[in-house]
Amino acid sequence: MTGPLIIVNLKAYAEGTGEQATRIAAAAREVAEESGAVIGVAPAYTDLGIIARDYDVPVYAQHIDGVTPGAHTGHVTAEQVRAAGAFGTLINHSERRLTLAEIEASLTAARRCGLQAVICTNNVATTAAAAALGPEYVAIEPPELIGTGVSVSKADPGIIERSVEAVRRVNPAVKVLTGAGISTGECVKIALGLGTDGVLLASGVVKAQDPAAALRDLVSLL
Ligand SMILES: O=C(CO)COP(=O)(O)O
Repeated sequence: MTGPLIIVNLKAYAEGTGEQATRIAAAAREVAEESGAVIGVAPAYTDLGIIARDYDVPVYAQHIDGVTPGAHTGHVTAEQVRAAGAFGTLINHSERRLTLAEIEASLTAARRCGLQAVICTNNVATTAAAAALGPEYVAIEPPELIGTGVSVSKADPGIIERSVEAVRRVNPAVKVLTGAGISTGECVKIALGLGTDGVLLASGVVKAQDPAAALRDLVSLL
């Protein structure tokens, strides 16, 4: 994949299964085709297989456990999401936080299965630690801005700059995403201008009346 990456995290917003995820996946595919942007979706596990099967978009799990297949009730393995068609996985989202040892174990599992790993972080120090582990991406999301509609690009551009700097210092091969409150093309443009490789967002698309229009706005200034 080339160019900036936009990942839409569907979290657990849907009350049921299927409908919302397929609508957003269809919009992601449509806007990606029109614009040439790379737009991935991170659906709930219950929707992952159907999205991967029926929609030509990169699909990310929202989390994987750092275990190998076996007696682990209530866990989800890298092997399972890979087999269901996932392309990658988020690890350590602020709403699904892990210890450093667990992050490393989940990353090892992702690597074992060829899943692209996006380690989410909440500040510059954890961004540097995550970069040291060498995932494909780290995604810095200040937790206090998540879901607020207040964009990290405008409210806290400094954390993006410092995170990009930290990653370049620790492991320049790692790419950087940012997120929290991202909802417009302007937010995306600012984030890219500060040195990131894309954005991770949720409510700006998931809660939009027209997800395709929201996605078109996001890619409008690329
Ligand atoms: O947590 C996020 C994406 O993973 C950001 O959520 P919002 O885009 O709703 O602020």
